[in-house]
Amino acid sequence: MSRNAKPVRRVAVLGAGSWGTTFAKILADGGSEVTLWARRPELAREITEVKRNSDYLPGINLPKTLRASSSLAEVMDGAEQVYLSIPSQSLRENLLAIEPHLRPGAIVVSLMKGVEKGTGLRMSEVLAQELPIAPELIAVASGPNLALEIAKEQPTAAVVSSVSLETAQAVALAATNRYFRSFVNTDVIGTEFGGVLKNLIAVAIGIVDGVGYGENTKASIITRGLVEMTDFAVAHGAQPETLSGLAGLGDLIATCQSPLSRNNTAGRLLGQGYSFGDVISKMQQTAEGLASVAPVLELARARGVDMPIVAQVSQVLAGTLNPRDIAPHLTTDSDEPQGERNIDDGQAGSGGALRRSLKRAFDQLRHGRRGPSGD
Ligand SMILES: NC(=O)C1=CN([C@@H]2O[C@H](COP(=O)(O)OP(=O)(O)OC[C@H]3O[C@@H](n4cnc5c(N)ncnc54)[C@H](O)[C@@H]3O)[C@@H](O)[C@H]2O)C=CC1
Ligand SMILES: O=C(CO)COP(=O)(O)O
Repeated sequence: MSRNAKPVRRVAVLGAGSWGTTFAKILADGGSEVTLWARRPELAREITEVKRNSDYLPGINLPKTLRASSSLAEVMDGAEQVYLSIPSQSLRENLLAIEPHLRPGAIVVSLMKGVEKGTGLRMSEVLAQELPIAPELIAVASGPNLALEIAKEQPTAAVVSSVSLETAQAVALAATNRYFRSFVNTDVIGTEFGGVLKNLIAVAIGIVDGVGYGENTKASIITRGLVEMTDFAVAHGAQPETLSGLAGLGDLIATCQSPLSRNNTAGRLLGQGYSFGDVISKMQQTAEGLASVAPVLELARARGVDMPIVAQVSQVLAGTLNPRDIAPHLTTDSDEPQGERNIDDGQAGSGGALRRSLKRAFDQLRHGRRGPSGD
């Protein structure tokens, strides 16, 4: 379908923080009729009447067509697509209130980048458990998507994933406009875990920034971090190429580089010597990585995946590792030289998976086999 032929959809976005509000703008600027759910009536009024969300997106003018309400019933009335952008740890309790208002056949899209503490479930898995809908109606969106940059309409891409390609395409069509392009894939596991795991590496990068280390240390951690991300995700059933796409490497670069990242900011405070408790009280927005460290390490242990950088982040959070000691060379008890695994050798394991995936990506680029709609 051509972009000019886009049907106007009625969509709901739940969560009027920085990402929910920005995604509501993306959808409204893409031609959808959007209503945003804000918990606080005064924020809903500000968005509807003044077209501003001064707490989360200062200085940004929101689309004239965007409306907000603190009533879930009002926001979800007739919504064909429902986007969720609240802290991951609060999803399950919120779904109880959301479910009665869900229109039959509606697509539900997670914009969140966390795993649930206690269960280790991805957000799409929590949706599948709590909502009476088919897996084909669940999608996730992820990518290098720092909210404030997108709210300023800086050109950006993301990937929408669903086990149903048709669902992913319907969401990607709605979530594409002149400054935002959504690609599609069907690797929900890889797309979701990419977003979760890059947060943990961004905390590590923040820590070394806070300590005062430079670019070599950060590049080493980013590169080894991508190996850990790929190892973990592939062990859980992801396609390795997803981790070298927008939802993996793309988001890793954006989040590790930017002071706008809350995960990066939380790490920097830890590196400067603040305790975990101090960091929590200083953070005014959601830093998902802090809550995801423990469940990710539990999942890694269960699958026998080695995640030395994430383990070091966990130790810094617990106060048992001096931030100055976080480094890729501490990832082994032995001084014996090891194979880098990801590019240089052919050892088994998902380091090999990353190597194969990069080779495949290069081959595809060389032979021009990448279509415009695949990530
Ligand atoms: N901000 C960003 O650049 C991006 C954020 N994300 C993801 O989007 C999700 C939401 O993050 P942000 O909007 O950035 O967070 P935020 O901290 O800016 O906003 C969170 C929103 O959730 C609401 N909220 C807080 N506790 C709640 C609860 N118990 N029940 C219902 N609502 C609650 C808050 O009132 C606020 O509206 C996270 O999973 C994050 O990883 C994904 C891509 C980009
Ligand atoms: O997910 C994000 C960018 O893609 C936002 O990162 P932070 O949650 O660290 O701000």
